[in-house]
Amino acid sequence: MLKCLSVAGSDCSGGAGIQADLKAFSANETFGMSVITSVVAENTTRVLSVFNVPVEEIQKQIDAVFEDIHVDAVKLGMLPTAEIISAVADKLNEYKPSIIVCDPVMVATSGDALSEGGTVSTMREKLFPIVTLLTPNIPEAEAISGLEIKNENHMEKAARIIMDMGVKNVLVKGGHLTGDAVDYLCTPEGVHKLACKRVDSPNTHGTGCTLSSAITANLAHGMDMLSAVTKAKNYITEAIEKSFTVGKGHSPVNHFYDYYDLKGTVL
Ligand SMILES: Nc1ncnc2c1ncn2[C@@H]1O[C@H](COP(=O)(O)OP(=O)(O)O)[C@@H](O)[C@H]1O
Ligand SMILES: Cc1ncc(COP(=O)(O)O)c(N)n1
Repeated sequence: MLKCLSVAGSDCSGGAGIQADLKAFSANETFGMSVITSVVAENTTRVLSVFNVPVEEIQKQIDAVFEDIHVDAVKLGMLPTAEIISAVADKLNEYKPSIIVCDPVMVATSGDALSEGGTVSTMREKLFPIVTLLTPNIPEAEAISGLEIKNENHMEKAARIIMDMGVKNVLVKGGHLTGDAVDYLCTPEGVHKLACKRVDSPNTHGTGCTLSSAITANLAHGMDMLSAVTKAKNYITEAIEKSFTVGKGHSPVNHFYDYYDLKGTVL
């Protein structure tokens, strides 16, 4: 069994963060493990509070996993402060996992901040040189590239700017635009446009977490970058399409759509 580790925040309502990552790892046939960076009191409508785990406890969780278990791939989610980003990067440099997918989480679907301001420069300095793939959404790609993104041309341009910052592969996700759900993948081989139909649904809580974890699992399985992202994009589209209502706001996606129908009933 391939093993994937998520280093991310906890979403008590189960739709995003560590909880989404573990479900996506399982659904994509890998064994999931978690290092919790922050305990977020959140639900489908809002973030009530953010309680960051002390850096030493994050470091100890990473040590606990790596000293005992071979990790095939790592996914990075919410790294809320420059200090946490730096500490996690140092540990990754120590243990050198061969695959690192980084979702540079800044804001929740509800619009609430999940990261202190001013973390982009630390991310750029410490994480960009070591990550295999960076998966910013539109506001994150704007913050990183400094470019305002209003359309697909801007997405592609932002992806190229971020590649020039030394990231090996970049996926700029277009969930926040209108029209088809279009993402741009930039690899050393070139730029790939990945388009799926936009599902008319409010149930998008945890889409970014789920997509990046599915990609991580696919890369752990040995897929090349384009195949791993394409398969994960199809997975997230179907998981949104087959989502069921969990709360009063943006419900989560259906990670296990082979097992639960649109009402959440076991098939
Ligand atoms: N309504 C939707 N229908 C289909 N795909 C979507 C929809 N909303 C987002 N996506 C896709 O979900 C993935 C996550 O994107 P996005 O929502 O932009 O990330 P984040 O959750 O980090 O804000 C992307 O592949 C995006 O194209
Ligand atoms: C703990 C935590 N991490 C990340 C997200 C972002 O979720 P999304 O995938 O919807 O951008 C979240 N809402 N909570």
